[in-house]
Parts: sequence; structure tokens; C-alpha cells
Amino acid sequence: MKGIQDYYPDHFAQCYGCGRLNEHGHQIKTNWNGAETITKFVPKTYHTAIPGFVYGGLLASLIDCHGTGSAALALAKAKNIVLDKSNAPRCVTASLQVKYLKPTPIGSEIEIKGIISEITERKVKVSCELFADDMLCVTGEVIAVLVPDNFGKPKNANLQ
Ligand SMILES: CCCCC/C=C\C/C=C\C/C=C\C/C=C\CCCC(=O)SCCNC(=O)CCNC(=O)[C@H](O)C(C)(C)COP(=O)(O)OP(=O)(O)OC[C@H]1O[C@@H](n2cnc3c(N)ncnc32)[C@H](O)[C@@H]1OP(=O)(O)O
Repeated sequence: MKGIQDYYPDHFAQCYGCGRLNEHGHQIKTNWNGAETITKFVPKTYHTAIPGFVYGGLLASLIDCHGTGSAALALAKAKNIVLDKSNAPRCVTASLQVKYLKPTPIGSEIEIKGIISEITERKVKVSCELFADDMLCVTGEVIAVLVPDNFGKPKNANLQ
């Protein structure tokens, strides 16, 4: 199934967490699920912290990219953008806060819900809840900021 990440231009599709063009990355897909957003991911055994449990840095990474993806979805909806090819709003993480409530068991599918808690012209706050085996294991707060199309591109390509 496609996600908002399939509507970023190639330049913004290299992200380790969600870039569809990063063959080594997680390639998560973020979608609406009613008024909330959702993504799913199955950690591999090499994502282990201690045997049986998922490495927390991976979980933070998934929340990070689900947060920015959720922000892009919310901005697209707020600005009445019909997603097509590479016209998704592009957001970077300004802030990421993660709370690990319970060890996250490895081996089952992780589900992350996103709730848009605040949205302005350029800034979106997303509250995330990460579940494994229907158990709330991690929560996260992402502040994502809309960036221009030339974000991260060299100011003068001739100098590169
Ligand atoms: C070059 C490294 C970044 C690479 C990112 C890669 C791709 C991203 C590009 C497009 C996205 C497309 C696809 C998604 C792909 C990947 C997802 C990436 C997830 C990440 O892995 S991304 C890497 C880590 N990320 C950064 O590398 C950001 C570094 N940073 C900056 O580039 C600036 O810092 C920026 C742009 C964040 C803001 O700068 P700015 O000048 O444009 O805007 P300004 O400062 O005015 O803030 C506007 C409003 O955000 C509030 N605000 C700002 N910072 C805050 C904070 N820390 N806490 C609470 N609120 C904050 C202000 O308070 C104000 O709020 P208000 O409007 O209410 O006053």
C-alpha cells in the first residue's frame, strides 16, 4: 500500500527511516486511519536490544518518520492538496521526545498511531503511540516543520 512517503520527490525519498529509495532503510509508509495516522513495521532479529526485545533507537526512528509523515499528511489535508506524484508537503523533525513505557517484544508487528495535536501554517505537533502485541510500549511527541523545496540542496550547485 502507498503512503505519504510515495509522494515525496526523489531528493526527499532517501531518508533512512522512510525513504522509498533507501534500500538499507526502514521504508515505512504512513497513512490516515480515520482521524489518526498509522504505520506498521516488523522488526528483524538484528534490531535486538537484548534478546526478545527491540532496540529503542529503532523505535525512536520509526516514531520520528511516522511523525514527519503524519505532519505531511495533516498539512496536505489542511491546504487541500490532492496527493499526486511528488507534491507532498515536506517536513523535517524539529523536536523528538520519546518515552519507553515497557520493553517492546520482538517478533510481532509494531503499530504506531499518530494524533495531530496542533497544526499551524508551518508547524505540526504529532503525538505517537507505539503498540506491540496490543500493548502500549512507547509514546512519542514529534514537532515537524514544513521546509521549502530547496531544503538541503546546495545554494550554488557550481561550487559542489
Ligand atoms: C540537512 C539535514 C536534514 C535532513 C532532512 C532530510 C529530509 C527532510 C526534507 C524533507 C522531508 C521530506 C521527506 C521526509 C524525509 C525524512 C524525514 C526526516 C526526519 C528527519 O530525520 S529530519 C533530520 C533532523 N532534523 C533536522 O536536521 C532539522 C534541523 N533544523 C532545521 O533545519 C530548522 O531548525 C527547522 C527547519 C526545524 C526550523 O527552522 P526555520 O528557521 O525554518 O523555522 P523556525 O525556527 O522559525 O521554526 C518554525 C516553528 O517551529 C518551531 N520550532 C523550531 N524548532 C523547534 C524545536 N526544536 N522545538 C520546538 N519548536 C521548534 C518554532 O518555534 C516555530 O514555531 P512557531 O511558528 O509556532 O513560532
